[in-house]
Amino acid sequence: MSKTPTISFIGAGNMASAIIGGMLEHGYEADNIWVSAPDDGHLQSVRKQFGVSVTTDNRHCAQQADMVILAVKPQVMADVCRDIAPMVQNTRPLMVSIAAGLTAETLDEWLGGGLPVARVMPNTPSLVGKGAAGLYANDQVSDEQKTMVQSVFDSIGTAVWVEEENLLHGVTALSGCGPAYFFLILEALEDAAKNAGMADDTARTLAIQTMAGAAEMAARSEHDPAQLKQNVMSPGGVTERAIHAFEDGGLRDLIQKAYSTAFKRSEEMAEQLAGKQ
Ligand SMILES: NC(=O)C1=CN([C@@H]2O[C@H](COP(=O)(O)OP(=O)(O)OC[C@H]3O[C@@H](n4cnc5c(N)ncnc54)[C@H](O)[C@@H]3O)[C@@H](O)[C@H]2O)C=CC1
Ligand SMILES: O=C(O)[C@@H]1CCC=N1
Repeated sequence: MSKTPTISFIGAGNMASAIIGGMLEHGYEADNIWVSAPDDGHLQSVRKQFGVSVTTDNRHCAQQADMVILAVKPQVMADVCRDIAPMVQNTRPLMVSIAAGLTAETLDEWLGGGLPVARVMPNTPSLVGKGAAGLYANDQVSDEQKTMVQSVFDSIGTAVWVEEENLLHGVTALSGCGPAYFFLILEALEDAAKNAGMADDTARTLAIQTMAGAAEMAARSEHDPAQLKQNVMSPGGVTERAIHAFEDGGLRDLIQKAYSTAFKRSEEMAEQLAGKQ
């Protein structure tokens, strides 16, 4: 296999764009990337933005590939897989699904059976090389194929293998969905500062830099987040009041509840979609 494998994406939306954008920034070449989707804004946008090869024919797209990344919504996955099944049963590329919930077994069944299937739960910061992804592979995936998929997701952030497929529900609820949680906090913090009279652009700049700085510091520090938090809280000072307001308002319980809800939804989608014939 060539050093840079040919990688085909089926689906050209938010997550496919984030992965492709990150890959091109980190050593992969547009010449080795194919994308298929209905002829809509998404497909034209990836063609213009990234210069990759595009087609509206999923089978043609899959035929080019050493690795096919299935990047459509879970609800259309069955139709997409059944359509490309005859093709991929012939060419036997590594099939990689990034869909929430859907199990490798269900995907393999839709693809005609016996194929190497990996699952990845990525996230949108892949676009800027700061992705966090959980990876799982079925027994048909070779070591070489594992290296191939890991290389892609290492190139756009951090990739971690999970031993058991069920653990991907937790990855989904943490890092798959997680960017949205932090964007919500950014929105709310910005709003609070603006409500107190701060200019819009100042509020955004300071909120984003603070989140990025805190994340970078947590990543580099020998201390855990609890200690880093404590270091900001001067006794009797300002931060302490805000942290008490968060604790008294039940923020921890709320985060636990949000996480559990996401986790359950991922499990529920796996069950519902496995039953889709
Ligand atoms: N958005 C996110 O942050 C994350 C999404 N995912 C997973 O990624 C997958 C895609 O999600 P998004 O990119 O957010 O969705 P999206 O709606 O932005 O993109 C879906 C793409 O699929 C295309 N499509 C629809 N029907 C098709 C068909 N029959 N053949 C080929 N392409 C078709 C659409 O035109 C669109 O380009 C989902 O399965 C989701 O669970 C996983 C992790 C994070
Ligand atoms: O919301 C979703 O279903 C997908 C999975 C993780 C992030 N987005």
